Parts: sequence; C-alpha cells; structure tokens
Amino acid sequence: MLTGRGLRLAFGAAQALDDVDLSVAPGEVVAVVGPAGSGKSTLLHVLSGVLVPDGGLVTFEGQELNGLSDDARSAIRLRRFGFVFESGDLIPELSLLENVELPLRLQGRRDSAAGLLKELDLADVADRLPWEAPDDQVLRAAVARALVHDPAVVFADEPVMAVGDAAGELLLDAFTGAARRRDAAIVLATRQARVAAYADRTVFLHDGRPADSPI
Ligand SMILES: Nc1ncnc2c1ncn2[C@@H]1O[C@H](COP(=O)(O)OP(=O)(O)OP(=O)(O)O)[C@@H](O)[C@H]1O
Repeated sequence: MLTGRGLRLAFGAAQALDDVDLSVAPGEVVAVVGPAGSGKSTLLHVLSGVLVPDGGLVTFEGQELNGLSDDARSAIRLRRFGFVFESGDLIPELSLLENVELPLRLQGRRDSAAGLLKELDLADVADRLPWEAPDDQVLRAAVARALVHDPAVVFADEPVMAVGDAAGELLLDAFTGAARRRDAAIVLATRQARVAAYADRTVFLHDGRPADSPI
C-alpha cells in the first residue's frame, strides 16, 4: 500500500537517508528504530510526502508521490494520512474535541468525533483546552486527531516520549487498538524498544542506513 525504495536524502553534508527501503501493508504497525540522528524522522517525512527524496521512489496506493506537486501531496496527506508528534502538538486555543475534529473540518466534513473520543476515553474531558489537560490526555487527543478521518497510514514520531512507562503503555494499547479496528497502518519512529514492542515488524536504522539489529 505504501512503499519506499532506495530512498536517499542529504541535508548538506549529512546523509540523513542512504538507500532505505520500507513497505507498509494495510493495518500493519511498523516500527522504525534507531538512535538519535539515525534518520527516523526524515524517513517518516519522506514516506508521507512532506519531503521529496534526492533519490528513490515513494509509492502510495499505486501512485508515485515524488512526481506530484506540493499541493497534490498535501491533499493526500490531509485525506489519507494522520500524524502524531512527540508532545501532541494540539492547537492551544481549541478544545480537545475541536482539535480532534479539525481534520474533518479541513476537509469540509461536518461529522462528529464524539464516538472516537469515547473509544479513547476522552468523552468526559472533551471540552478541556490542551493546557488544562494532563499530558496523557493531550496525547490521546493527538491520537484521535490522527485517526478521525479514517486515514490509510498514521505516522507517529516518538508518540509516548512525553509520558511515563505506565501511561505510555496504556496509550500505545489504545492507539494500536483503535488503528487496527480501522485497518489503518502505523509507521512508528522510536528509540525505545518498549515502544517498538507494539509493532508487527521492526526496521532498524543507523546513520541513515538500514541495519540488521539495534545499535
Ligand atoms: N532540517 C534539517 N536540516 C539539516 N539537517 C537535518 C535536518 N533534519 C535532519 N537533519 C539531519 O539528518 C540526520 C537525521 O535526522 P533525523 O531527525 O531524521 O534523525 P532521528 O533518527 O529522527 O533523530 P531523533 O531520534 O533525534 O529524532 C541527522 O544528522 C540530522 O542532524
């Protein structure tokens, strides 16, 4: 469904990606594991069409992303991809519910996210602003926002770094469970083995190159 082949990308002298392959099937959870600076975030950005690689090819649902215009790649991101970042990155002026429903509104959809908030145990706190909510609720809302429009793939970059082990495990359970029920794939970038344990499959990166094992 989503495939990267021979991906290369340099930032000046730094070769962030050097001949990386990654394929993701519908509903599959794939972890991208490596130390700081190994290229995990860059790989997520290239696979999601945020960055265009210097070399190699990204194919999504039979379409080559590299050759598309910025606008066309943005449209695919809005409709077909979801994103979860390290600290949630919610909009501070909007309630948790409004944050979660934002991807729907941006697509002109008027449907409600109430059911998804209930599924992620956020129904009672939906009216809170992000700064009024504890970190784990903010991250749950970020997960809900990433899934609300039924994306094909959710890209998650260190999604539980901001919370402790127990809260992180609850969050990963809720995240992977909700994604699997929707047949949404997850590409999960992390330095942490305990996070990668939630994936069906792990690929390792070291200095922008595929590796056989963790370094
Ligand atoms: N916008 C940028 N400009 C310049 N160099 C960059 C940029 N983004 C990433 N890099 C460099 O590319 C390499 C890979 O960075 P990347 O952020 O993808 O690694 P990472 O594995 O996600 O690291 P971390 O775990 O710290 O998030 C690093 O050498 C980094 O310094």
